[in-house]
Amino acid sequence: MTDVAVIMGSISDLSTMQNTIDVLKELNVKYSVHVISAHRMPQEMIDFGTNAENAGYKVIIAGAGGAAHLPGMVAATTNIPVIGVPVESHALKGMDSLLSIVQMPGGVPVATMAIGKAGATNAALMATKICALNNSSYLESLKQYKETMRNNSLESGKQFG
Ligand SMILES: Nc1c(C(=O)O)ncn1[C@@H]1O[C@H](COP(=O)(O)O)[C@@H](O)[C@H]1O
Repeated sequence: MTDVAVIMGSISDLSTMQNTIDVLKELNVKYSVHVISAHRMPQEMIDFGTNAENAGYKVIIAGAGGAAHLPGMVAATTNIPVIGVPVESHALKGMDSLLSIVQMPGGVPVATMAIGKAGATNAALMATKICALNNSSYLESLKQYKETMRNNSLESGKQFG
């Protein structure tokens, strides 16, 4: 059983979504990765969303760029929380992705992260925080992550005396 499903609209999103995967790995979260497109494979997208609960996922992280309908459309098919990652597009620098994901109609929420790699990182942390509500080892991983981040920040300033 995996707790977090990471989905992306295209394999070209992987350079962004790899940040999500890396953090989930670092936190020892059970995850799986899938390429699913609402536009290019609508039936598979609906099947994935409607089966997500049975598959045991607690959270879905969905990354997409441009006309980024994937997070919202998956959210429409499931009650599992969906975290959206706006992938930075070439044409509009991810503003298109951000607005497509964040401007959901009332009734169908998608928790939208920042554009690009920071958003992908935060999606993994947010998903882990949700799972950690019922998982003490994930909570421990999150505490460790915070401590490491703090130490790295402290260390980085030391060169200035
Ligand atoms: N936004 C979506 C969806 C969707 O929302 O269903 N499917 C693919 N895409 C996006 O199209 C961009 C270009 O994809 P290609 O590089 O494959 O042409 C990607 O950022 C992907 O997320």
